Amino acid sequence: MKKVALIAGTEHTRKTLHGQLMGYIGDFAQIESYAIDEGINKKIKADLIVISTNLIYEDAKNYIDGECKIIIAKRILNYTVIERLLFIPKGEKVLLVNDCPETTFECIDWLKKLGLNHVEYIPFFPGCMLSERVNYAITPGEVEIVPKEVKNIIDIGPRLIDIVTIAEILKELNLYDNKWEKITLMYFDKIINLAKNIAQISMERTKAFEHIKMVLDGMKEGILAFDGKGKILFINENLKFLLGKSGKILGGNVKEIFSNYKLVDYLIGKESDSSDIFEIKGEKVIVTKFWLENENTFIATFKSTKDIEELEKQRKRELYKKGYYAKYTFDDIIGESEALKFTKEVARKISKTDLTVLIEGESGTGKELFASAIHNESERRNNPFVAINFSSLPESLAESELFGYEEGAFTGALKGGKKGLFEQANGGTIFLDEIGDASLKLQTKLLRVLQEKEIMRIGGDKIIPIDVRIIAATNKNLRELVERGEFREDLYYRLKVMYIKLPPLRQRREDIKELLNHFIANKGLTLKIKDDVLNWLTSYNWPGNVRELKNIVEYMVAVCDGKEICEKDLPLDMIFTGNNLRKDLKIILNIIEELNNKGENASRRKIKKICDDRGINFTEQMIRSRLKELEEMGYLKIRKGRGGTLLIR
Ligand SMILES: Nc1ncnc2c1ncn2[C@@H]1O[C@H](COP(=O)(O)OP(=O)(O)OP(=O)(O)O)[C@@H](O)[C@H]1O
Repeated sequence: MKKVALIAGTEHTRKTLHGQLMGYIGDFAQIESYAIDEGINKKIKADLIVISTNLIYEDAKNYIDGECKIIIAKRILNYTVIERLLFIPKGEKVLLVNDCPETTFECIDWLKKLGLNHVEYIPFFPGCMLSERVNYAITPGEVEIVPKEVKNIIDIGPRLIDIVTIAEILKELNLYDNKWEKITLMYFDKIINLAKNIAQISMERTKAFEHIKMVLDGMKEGILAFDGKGKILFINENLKFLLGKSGKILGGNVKEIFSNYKLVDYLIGKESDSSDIFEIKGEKVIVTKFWLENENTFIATFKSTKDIEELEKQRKRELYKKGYYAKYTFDDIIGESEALKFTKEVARKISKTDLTVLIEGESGTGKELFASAIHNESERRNNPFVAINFSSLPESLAESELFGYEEGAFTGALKGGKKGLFEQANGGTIFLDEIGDASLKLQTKLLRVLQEKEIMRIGGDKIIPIDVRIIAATNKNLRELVERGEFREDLYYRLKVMYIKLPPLRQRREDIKELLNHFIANKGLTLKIKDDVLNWLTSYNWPGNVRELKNIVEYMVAVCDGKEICEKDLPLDMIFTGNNLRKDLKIILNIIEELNNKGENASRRKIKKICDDRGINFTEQMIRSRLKELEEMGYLKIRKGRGGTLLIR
């Protein structure tokens, strides 16, 4: 038996090629093999020496004894692994990892020569740095060098000795005539199997393509794909219908199917990722175009504006159902005072930006009204407006409300998890009302959202990017809260990018009359307000601002039984706290109320005693004259005898 010695560079290659040679000539020749990187400590003598690659030829010569016949093997990629490479998505960036630059570039060359150029190869060898995210790596056995971040590693193993070298070996061993046929059959059998598999894949792809075509044909939009020269590669049924075209369109040019030359210019123009409106057969259509660089293809979608309006309406209906809409616009903000007009003007300007806003103002001054108007005037108006009030929400709930949770995040968590308000508000505005009441823990989380523009659900590990404008409001002095360490300073400045301070009603008394008439008219009534009542209401301090005014209108309208609101229609508690009643009269009224509430008569004597007890210096005469005054004003009724005084409202 003739002796064949194989010399390979690495142990890995030695083992693979040894196995391959055994398969072909193991029955007719004695095969021994050596790997240089394992060390060779003897002179090799054989009838034939096969060296695995010319890269190690010089090295290998040192171990060869005398004048042996040497063949330097030509090697080829193992065909059986090609199949796996075909499954890498088209255009994907792929690391080609090998032990040195030469072998790496050589390997890329073979793969390209084999027609595997549907991916973009990035050479990688020891000393290289990975500077971008890559999902696939191909390596001929150098798995340890592949960077850890790469998820899919395809080890194509060492290249095998190609059929031409096998023929040379057979000739050297005088086995060619007998064995060649059998060996080529073995070799081609593998290739035929590969071809079969590729045919199978391509059949599946055709099926998948037909399926996708059915989906695209069923879509409401028109879809067109064409190359840089305008040659049509795909058109769906809907677009054919819109154009009134049938028959063969594929392979034609966009110029032939559209009569609107502006549209043709737009389609074949270089601009990508853009939208415009064109008229097709009398119908307004929004055309959106984008460029698929790797495919050298433009995709254009055609959507009728009627469909878009319908879609918008449907979207709005859904937002209304969920309550995620803004009720007010700037027209709903009543008042012509300079202070309010100025604030409205600033707010209008702010609504044209997409910046975070902080609205400060006492309770009832219209903070939610302004937030709502800003949203409705902004670019986000057709998207959700979601409000959350921190004063009425326990901390534990606030977090899950805002960020949502994954299934099983805590006991009681809903199956399938739940979207939080930030996710619900995506594309729109979130209104964080009474932000001063948010806990420090929540403040930290909100700060992260403002900084990173992303959230993570409770119990989740996925980062969800969000596109939400934030409007925060407070009736507290946030600056003071910051100084007391109750509010994060960094969050304060992140929120106060834009700032609106709403003036309290007492600082814009000019608005009171208009507001009163507005709220009365809103009830569908035409009641007048008596001058003295209007004076009284105008001089009142309005601690509850417009909300209080609105409530008082409700009250007055309900109790008024004439055509005019008069003093008796004012709520009593308001009069007590009102500032138009003289202080001495207020004291007397308060005492009468206390006595009446206890079921006691409010006689002058009793009133005098209480005054004395409280160190109020009223004589009986003084009390009598004030009671008379109050009776004339309609506050009370003085009864004769022991009946005492009774409050009548
Ligand atoms: N300028 C205004 N014109 C018309 N209505 C107003 C005006 N200001 C406030 N309102 C009405 O007053 C009520 C209270 O307003 P809103 O809820 O916006 O106040 P707020 O400042 O957010 O109050 P809070 O701090 O208590 O939450 C609402 O019914 C609102 O419609």
